[in-house]
Amino acid sequence: MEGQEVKLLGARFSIFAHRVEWVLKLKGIEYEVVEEDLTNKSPLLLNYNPIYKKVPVLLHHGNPIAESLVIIEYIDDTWKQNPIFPQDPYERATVRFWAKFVEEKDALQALEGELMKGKKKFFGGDMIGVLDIVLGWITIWLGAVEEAACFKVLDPCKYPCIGKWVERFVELPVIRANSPPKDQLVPFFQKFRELGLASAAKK
Ligand SMILES: N[C@@H](CCC(=O)N[C@@H](CS)C(=O)NCC(=O)O)C(=O)O
Repeated sequence: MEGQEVKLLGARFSIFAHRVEWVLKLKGIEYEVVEEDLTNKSPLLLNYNPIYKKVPVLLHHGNPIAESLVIIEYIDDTWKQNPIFPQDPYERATVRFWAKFVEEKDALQALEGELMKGKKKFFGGDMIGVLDIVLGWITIWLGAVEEAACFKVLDPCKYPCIGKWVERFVELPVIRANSPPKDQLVPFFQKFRELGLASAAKK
């Protein structure tokens, strides 16, 4: 591993790893992905993320950084091109607040209000920012989960601004080129669901 500048321990369908990849791509940083089998975690992952034992982990000159939001902020601080955090400290704090909020809560209603209030194209303004990246999972992953589980959460009639945001987000070349196809995600989540149902039936 030594000597390689940027490596990403990731997993094919991990939204958290994809967030990091989107930011690396947006900034034009060269990197190598090391694919993890999460059913049989490698000594490398256990060694570099001994606390959570999860992907993603970014290795920069061999130094490990874990947790997608921490990694994204590190990347933004280290490579200044195409910033995804605002420069102003107050705006940075506000964006961090929202990023934490959407990580922890079902935030669709509040986010709809934010988009409507600012009449913004993206949460970051004309270009995507960290909040767009954090929310990116609802564009493809949520749709796949909805299809696999036969339910609907993101109703574009109820959340029209978010609906438009999703359309714009998935059209961005960097997102389109670096996201798993939905037709691969749906069977993945279907299998996940079947395993969950089977283990619940045994209890
Ligand atoms: N809070 C973490 C979440 C990372 C996470 O949940 N990663 C999943 C893959 S999507 C994982 O590695 N799961 C393995 C496990 O839970 O053992 C982040 O933002 O990076």
